[in-house]
Amino acid sequence: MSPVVNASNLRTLRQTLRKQRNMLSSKQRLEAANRATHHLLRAPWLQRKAHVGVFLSSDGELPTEPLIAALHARGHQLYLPVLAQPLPHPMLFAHWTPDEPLKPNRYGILEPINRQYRHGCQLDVVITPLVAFDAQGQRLGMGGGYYDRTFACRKIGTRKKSGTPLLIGWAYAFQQVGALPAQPWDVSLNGVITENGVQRFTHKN
Ligand SMILES: Nc1nc2c(c(=O)[nH]1)N(C=O)[C@@H](CNc1ccc(C(=O)N[C@@H](CCC(=O)O)C(=O)O)cc1)CN2
Ligand SMILES: Nc1ncnc2c1ncn2[C@@H]1O[C@H](COP(=O)(O)OP(=O)(O)OP(=O)(O)O)[C@@H](O)[C@H]1O
Repeated sequence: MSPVVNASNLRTLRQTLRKQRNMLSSKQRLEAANRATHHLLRAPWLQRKAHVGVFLSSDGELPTEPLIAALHARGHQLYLPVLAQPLPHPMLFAHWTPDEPLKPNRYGILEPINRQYRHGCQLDVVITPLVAFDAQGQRLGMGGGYYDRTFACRKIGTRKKSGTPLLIGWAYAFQQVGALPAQPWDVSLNGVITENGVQRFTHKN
């Protein structure tokens, strides 16, 4: 874990961590993802009826397949991020079940064809991709600002109900770094799940 990360190092940090997670073997990935899934399923805040935003892992991200299979088996309604244009927002979430068709978006990440969209702020829990996180729940993503712009609602209070959606990062433990610089638009995570367990953070938004 590096102690200090300044803004000019963010680019390098993104590159290093992306490279590092791409170097893991399939066995290491699957083991970590199974362990992380096990931790999530035991979390008391994942209520039975929760509508859950998930994502399809790419670029060496901690795999979400076991997580998606387990949430589907427990009967959760699942949603995937959609960037397809024209949309009135940079990113929406489309309802999806694992048997429904997908097509690649501009980054080659698969997204549902179905157009039953919800705004991210109308979900209960959102499992969030990330490149790095810190002990305060600060998140560094791929740099598109999609999650920050979508979940700005948590700062201005237009959410479904108080305290939602819970934003929960999904990552390898090695993606934790020293304090990340906070940009005014950054939306913090409520928790992170790694192969080592669940970490919760307490902050205002
Ligand atoms: N699996 C997954 N899905 C996700 C995200 C994510 O981080 N992971 N996103 C989280 O926001 C959104 C997509 N955001 C992304 C932003 C940049 C790149 C990316 O590969 N950028 C390239 C340059 C791309 C280009 O402009 O050609 C790069 O940085 O190498 C990918 C996804 C929605 N879906
Ligand atoms: N709420 C917002 N309103 C307007 N622009 C925003 C907002 N949030 C982020 N941005 C823009 O998006 C750009 C990328 O933000 P940032 O580097 O924090 O993305 P990220 O969190 O790493 O990416 P992602 O959320 O896609 O994984 C910023 O430079 C900023 O200009």
